[in-house]
Amino acid sequence: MSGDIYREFTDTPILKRLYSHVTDAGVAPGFWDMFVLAPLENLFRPRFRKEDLSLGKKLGEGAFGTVYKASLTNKQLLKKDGPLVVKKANEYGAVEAWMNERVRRACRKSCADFVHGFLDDTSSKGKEEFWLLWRYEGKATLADLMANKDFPYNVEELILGPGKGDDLPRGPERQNRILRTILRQILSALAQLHSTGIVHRDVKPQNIIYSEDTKSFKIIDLGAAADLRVGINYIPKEFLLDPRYSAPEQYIMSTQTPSAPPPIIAAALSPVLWQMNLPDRFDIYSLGLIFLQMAFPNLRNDSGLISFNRQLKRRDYDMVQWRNLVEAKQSQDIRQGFEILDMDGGVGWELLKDMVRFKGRKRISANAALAHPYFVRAGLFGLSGMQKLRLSLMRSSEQENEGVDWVTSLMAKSGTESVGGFTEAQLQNMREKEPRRKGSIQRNAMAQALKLQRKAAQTIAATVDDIQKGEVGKRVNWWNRWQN
Ligand SMILES: Nc1ncnc2c1ncn2[C@@H]1O[C@H](COP(=O)(O)OP(=O)(O)OP(=O)(O)O)[C@@H](O)[C@H]1O
Repeated sequence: MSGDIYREFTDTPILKRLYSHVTDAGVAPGFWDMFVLAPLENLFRPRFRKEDLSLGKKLGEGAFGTVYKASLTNKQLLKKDGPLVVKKANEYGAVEAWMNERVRRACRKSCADFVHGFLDDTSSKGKEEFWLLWRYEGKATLADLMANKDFPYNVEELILGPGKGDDLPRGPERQNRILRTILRQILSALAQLHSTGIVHRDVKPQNIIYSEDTKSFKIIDLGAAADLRVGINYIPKEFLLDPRYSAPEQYIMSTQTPSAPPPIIAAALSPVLWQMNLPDRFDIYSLGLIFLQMAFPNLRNDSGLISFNRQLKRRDYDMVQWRNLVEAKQSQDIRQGFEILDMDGGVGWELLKDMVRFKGRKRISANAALAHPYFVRAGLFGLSGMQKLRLSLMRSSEQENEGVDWVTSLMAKSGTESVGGFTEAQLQNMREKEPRRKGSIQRNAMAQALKLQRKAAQTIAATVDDIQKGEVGKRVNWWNRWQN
C-alpha cells in the first residue's frame, strides 16, 4: 500500500477518533492498542525495504546498533519528503520498533517522529538486522547544546528565534526563563509517555533532541523503555542502566513482581502494578539530574556529574546536605546555579529537591511537576500571593502535617487552577507523601482492599509465570500461591 493512501487513511475522521480515544484516555487500556489499533495500522502502513533507502553520514554508534542520516530513494513511499534517520539495530530492534509505534499511536509529539521498522534478513554478515526509520529532527541533542559555553543562551535562540530573548539582560533571570522552558518541554514529553504506560529508563541529555521542525525538545532512543501496559521489555531483574543518570533504586519495579505475564493479562494488571511501584519516578530522578546540570555549569561534564553522584550518595541522597557542602566552597559555578534556583522564593530549588529524592514514592510525578509553582509565574513580579501560599503549603506537606492537608483539600474544593486551587496532580502528589499511622474505618478498608488487590495481582502473575515456564503439569496450584 502506498504511503499516500496510508497517510490519507490515517487522516480520516474514524482513525483520528480511534487515536484520540487512546490519547485522551490517559491510562489507555493496553489491549485496545495492542489488539485493535496496532493490527489496523499494520494493514495500512507503507512497506519499506533497505533498497528504498540511501545511507549517509554516521550519526552515532551504540552497543546495540549504528545510526545514519539517510534519504529515501523511492519517493513514492512518503508524502512528505525530507531527511531520515536509520538505526540498524542488531539487538532489541523489534522492541524499539514496538515502543516507537506505540508512541506514534498514543503520544506522537513527545518523541522523534517514527516512520517504520522492518527486519532485514539479507545482511551479508548472515545475521538479522532490524532497521528503524525516523524523520531527521535536527543536528543537536541537549548534550551537544549543553556542551557549548554559551548554554543556555544558545537554546533561547533556537526556541524563540534570534534576538527574541533580549527583553532581559543576560543574567540569572534570563537563564532561569530558558531552563524553565526546556524543563517544561521535557516534562510534558515524559508526562505523555508515562500516561501511555511507558517508562523510558534512559533519560539523559544525549537522548533529548532539539526538533528543528517543531522548535522544541523531543525524546529519542526508546531501546531501554518498558511498556508496562502490555508487559513489553519488562524484565524486573535486569536491564542496562546508564549509571550517571540512573535513580538509586536501580529497578523500576519491585523485584518481588514476577516477570511479565502475557499481554492481555499484563494490560489488565498494569494499572495495579503501576500504582504499587510508581515506575515513572525513575525517569523523574534522571530528569532532576539534567535540571541540576543545566543550572550548574561545573556539573555538565561527566567528571562533575560523577563526583556529584558520589557526594550525594555519601550524604544519603539529602540534597540539603549536599548544598551545605558545596556552598562552603564558594565557587563561581555553584553560586550561579543557586542564584537561578533560589529565584522567586526558591521555587526552582524546591522542584529540584522534589525530583531528586532517594525514594521513588516521594518523588514528584511529571504531571505534578508541570503544575509546580516553578512553572506557574505571575509575570515580572514573581509569584503571586496565592502561589506563595501554595508553595509554603507544599513545603509543609513534606512534614506530614494533617492541618495542611485539610487546608489544601479545602482549597482544592473551592478553587481551580486559575483562582488558586490545587490541581488533582498536586493533590495526588501530596497524598503520596502522607503515610498515616492511625486510620479511619474508611481508610483502613481502603488499605485492606489495596492489599487484597496486590495479592491477587501477585498470585495471577506468579501462576502465569509457572504456566509460561511449562510447569502446568507439575500441579500449578494458585490456591497455594494465594496462601503464601
Ligand atoms: N530522529 C533523529 N533525528 C536526528 N538525529 C537523531 C535522531 N535519532 C537519533 N539521532 C542521532 O543519532 C544518535 C544516536 O541515536 P540513539 O541514541 O537512538 O542510538 P543508540 O544506538 O541507542 O546510541 P547510544 O547507545 O549511544 O544511546 C543520537 O545521539 C542523535 O545524534
